[in-house]
Amino acid sequence: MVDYSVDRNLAILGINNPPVNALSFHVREGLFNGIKQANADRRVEAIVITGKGKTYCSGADIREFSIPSAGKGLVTLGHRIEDSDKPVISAIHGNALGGGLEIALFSHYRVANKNAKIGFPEVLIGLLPGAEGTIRLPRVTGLAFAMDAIASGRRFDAQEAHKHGILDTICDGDVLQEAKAFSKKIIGQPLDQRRLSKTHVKDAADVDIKFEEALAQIKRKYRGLIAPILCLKSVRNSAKMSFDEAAAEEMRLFGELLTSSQSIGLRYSFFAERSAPKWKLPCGACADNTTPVDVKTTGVIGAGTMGSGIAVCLIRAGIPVILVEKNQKMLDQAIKTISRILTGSVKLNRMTEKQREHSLKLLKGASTLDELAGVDMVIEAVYENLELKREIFHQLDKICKSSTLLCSNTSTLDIDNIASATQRPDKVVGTHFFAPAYIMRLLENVYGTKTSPTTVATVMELGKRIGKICVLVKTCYAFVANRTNQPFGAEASFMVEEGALPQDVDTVLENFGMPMGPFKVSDLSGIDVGWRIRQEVAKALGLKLTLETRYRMGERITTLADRLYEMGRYGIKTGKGWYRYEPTNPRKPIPDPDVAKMIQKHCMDMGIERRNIPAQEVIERCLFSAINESFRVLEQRIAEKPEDIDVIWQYGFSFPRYGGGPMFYASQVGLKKVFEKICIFHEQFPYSSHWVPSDLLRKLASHSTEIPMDKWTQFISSSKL
Ligand SMILES: CC(C)(COP(=O)(O)OP(=O)(O)OC[C@H]1O[C@@H](n2cnc3c(N)ncnc32)[C@H](O)[C@@H]1OP(=O)(O)O)[C@@H](O)C(=O)NCCC(=O)NCCSC(=O)C[C@@H](O)CCCCCCCCCCCCC(=O)O
Ligand SMILES: NC(=O)c1ccc[n+]([C@@H]2O[C@H](COP(=O)([O-])OP(=O)(O)OC[C@H]3O[C@@H](n4cnc5c(N)ncnc54)[C@H](O)[C@@H]3O)[C@@H](O)[C@H]2O)c1
Repeated sequence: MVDYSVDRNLAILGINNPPVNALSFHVREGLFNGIKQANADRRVEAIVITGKGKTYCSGADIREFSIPSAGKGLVTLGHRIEDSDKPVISAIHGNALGGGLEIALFSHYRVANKNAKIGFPEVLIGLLPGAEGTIRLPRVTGLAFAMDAIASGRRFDAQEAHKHGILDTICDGDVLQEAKAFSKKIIGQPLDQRRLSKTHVKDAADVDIKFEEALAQIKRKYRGLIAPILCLKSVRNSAKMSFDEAAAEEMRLFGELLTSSQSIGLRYSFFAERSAPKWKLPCGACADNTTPVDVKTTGVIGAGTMGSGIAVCLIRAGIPVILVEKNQKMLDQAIKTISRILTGSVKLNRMTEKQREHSLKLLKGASTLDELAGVDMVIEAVYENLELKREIFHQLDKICKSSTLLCSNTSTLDIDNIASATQRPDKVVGTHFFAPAYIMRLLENVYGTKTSPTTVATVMELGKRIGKICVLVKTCYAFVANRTNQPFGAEASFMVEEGALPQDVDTVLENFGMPMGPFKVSDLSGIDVGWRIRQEVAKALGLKLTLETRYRMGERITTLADRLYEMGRYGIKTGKGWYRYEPTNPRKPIPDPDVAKMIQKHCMDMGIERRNIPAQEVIERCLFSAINESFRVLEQRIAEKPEDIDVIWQYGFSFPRYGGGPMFYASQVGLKKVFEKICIFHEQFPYSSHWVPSDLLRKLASHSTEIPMDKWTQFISSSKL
């Protein structure tokens, strides 16, 4: 875990704990013993701590945080480093993050390669740098930088670290050689001023002003999060208390955060996000044993909302796109839109003007599918119409070279059905982007019965290349995202019918942590869009739609949204929807008494008695209905693991990261309680099939002890449902 070697007068302690040199128990032990050994070794005049592999050290081992007080040894190790009689130099060539940066700050000197990345990302997992990071950094950089760096968790480069005094020197080449050269200058120098615990915060006098400024900013930026606030408080302590008092208080705050539900949720999310790309198919093929094919050129069909957004994602990543659109006006419009989006990226410093120009050169408009003969992958994004998509896939199968992968951006339709229109069902797959595709990070890849592992590997790899978080799911109506979200939205609307107002439901869910309630989302995406989908479904089923009904095919429905449509209230685009919008501030939703009147009249006409709906009921009905559907998705193996569903909710619907996602939320509430409540709602609302309790949930809840989340999937395979 730590390689000890001596090179002339230097002891080299090389942290060797792949993949990221986390400070697990044996690393801490190795460093502690290494410092001791080097101090006892008469040949050694200075000690260099370095990292093997790509990383210097990525910080504490996050998995160890579930072991009580496991991190404590890091502070003891740090003190051993600082107290060393021989100078300790941290030689940083890659990431020095969290506890890794703390090790560097316990060291007397720090040298780095110019490509090193440095930071305190603890706040991103709901913690603070608890091994004296909040007390030491301000002593080096001053308060303003320390407050910003620690409370934001941002990574910064070696140049910035050098500018703020964190690094003593930076180099172009081999950092170990630099450390060796550097050691010659400092061997024999007194160490006391290099021990940060013996120094002071230089701008301590300004602490209250800086704290208040930073706090106001943090509260605006990270609404509802505790860790950024405690990070700031701990940095403030560094200037107001003695070193030892501030360090003791830091440890107390760290302990408070460690057991907070926010940190537990954020740590879960950290690993869930990393588990999502590790896909597996029922045949045994998986990410580790399948090689993707190289995608050099692509085609996108349909230059509407989604097609243009997908094209942006591809060209921005340097992948050429032929954008096929049957309507020349739409195509011209799309090319203008794409250019405008890229200009926006330049303004936000996300790309340079040169990169924008290069990206635009990769885009070519076309009007016929014939142009796609030679591309490696096609992503179809035409209207959500099965017959149209089947026809397009049938034609593509004839036009494209035999190796071309054919992908559909359908949000609901069966991939097997689309694939059956071709002679290459193994190369047909769903690539479900979310709107706006150039912003939303989720890519829900959907495999059909005949989709080959290579095809899956290729779309997962492409997603990663274009910066998406990819989750693989099996085909079914609406897949995982829209299928599990549907009951959430339906319950929100039912509660408005039963007594709440749209703004009441939105406020409760926003207080829960959703950035926007479902009615604001609906106004944003367009009430006409949902209306059109309902019309399509009705047409396909041969149904005649009416506003004066509460049931359709034995299912409870509400026609409130259709009434808004009839009133010409399509949402933000018409200045009126569930809310109203002033021309002076066209994106700010204002509750509208006209909507309240419409709802009341609707209820009167339909004989619905309105009542007060408590906040707890709003949360339970929206979330538990989504959770029940999620368990069904899991038991049908549509999703491979609960983490996949949670990642979908985080990146597709902005579920608060600290809340984990619906599955994690269920695990925290307790499956027994969730199941019991679902049974009660099922009795109360017998005409909503989303309340029929999932068999998997029933089984898990019937166990005398709570089954941990990582065992749920084992339970499915070992049980006969
Ligand atoms: C490092 C990265 C930037 C690398 O990114 P990359 O994309 O290359 O790779 P991946 O992200 O895919 O990661 C690869 C692999 O590694 C796993 N992993 C990464 N980092 C860690 C980690 N820190 N620990 C464990 N595992 C890690 C990752 O999960 C992948 O594996 P998998 O199997 O899932 O595929 C990037 O990974 C990254 O950003 N990592 C996180 C870096 C980070 O957050 N660092 C900070 C960690 S927290 C910390 O350091 C805390 C310290 O400040 C202080 C701790 C001690 C405090 C002591 C206080 C006393 C205790 C008081 C208790 C009081 C209560 C009481 O009284 O008892
Ligand atoms: N809009 C969303 O929020 C969203 C989100 C995820 C997925 N989707 C899915 O993406 C697909 C596209 O949705 P959209 O919102 O971008 O639709 P859209 O109406 O904005 O665009 C569809 C485009 O396809 C073009 N088109 C139709 N037939 C064509 C053909 N034969 N050849 C070439 N072009 C043709 C149309 O002219 C139109 O420009 C749908 O399957 C939809 O379900 C939409």
